[in-house]
Amino acid sequence: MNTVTKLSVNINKFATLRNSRGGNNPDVVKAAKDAQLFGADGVTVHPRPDERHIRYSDVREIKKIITTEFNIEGNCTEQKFTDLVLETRPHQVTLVPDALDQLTSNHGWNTIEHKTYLQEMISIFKNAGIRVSIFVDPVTEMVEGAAATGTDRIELYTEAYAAHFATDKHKAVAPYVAAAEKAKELGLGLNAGHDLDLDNLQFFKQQISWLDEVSIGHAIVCDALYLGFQNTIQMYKRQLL
Ligand SMILES: CC(=O)[C@@H](O)[C@H](O)COP(=O)(O)O
Ligand SMILES: NCC(=O)COP(=O)(O)O
Repeated sequence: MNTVTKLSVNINKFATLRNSRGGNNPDVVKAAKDAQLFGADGVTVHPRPDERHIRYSDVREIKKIITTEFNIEGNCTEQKFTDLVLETRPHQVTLVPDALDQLTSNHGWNTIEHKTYLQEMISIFKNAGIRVSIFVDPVTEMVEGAAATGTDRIELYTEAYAAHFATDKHKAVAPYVAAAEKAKELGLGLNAGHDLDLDNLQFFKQQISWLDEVSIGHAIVCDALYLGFQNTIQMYKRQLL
């Protein structure tokens, strides 16, 4: 089975650059429009409570121009985040267990310990017609735990894969293949993200052909500085064929 894997472009880094100077350059709404125009299958944002990247007001503006798939990531333990998601009703919410002041996401949910909490939150979003994905490490017990929460999908946290890719890509991907097989067996949809790039993306997709979606931000924005945003998006899309 070779699933068409969607590329959702995370535009948080556009906001980080904008926020470094005040003003509205680069314009994150334009970035979302252009990402779609240039071939992205979706747009991802990850508002954090301190709004140091994407702001809550950005999310409301971006929602208005979405023509593809809108994915909002964040921690639902923050009431402000849950309210924003229920107000803006994206196609997908990805629940990520980030601490308040975390530099970037660095772990998935303990789906066994937080099963009851996740069940409650997931049903709130699903009742509002929003698909739910939860961020998990590539550990089969955590995938089994995820299935018990009622989530539609999981997003595999790919930092460890990316970090070890250059040393031994087969060893690096092995736990992800096992986790992805477990997800497939349990009927869960499958997303992946964090530190995926032009070096490591194609191999990941080749090993896990049934991947539904990847969300990529940091590397796309870095590559776009040299290659241009349109060209970069097309290059990433080709890795997923
Ligand atoms: C869940 C995940 O891995 C990404 O959303 C990551 O947190 C990127 O967000 P930043 O670019 O704001 O670090
Ligand atoms: N969910 C992962 C994401 O949105 C982007 O992560 P990164 O490519 O910025 O590391």
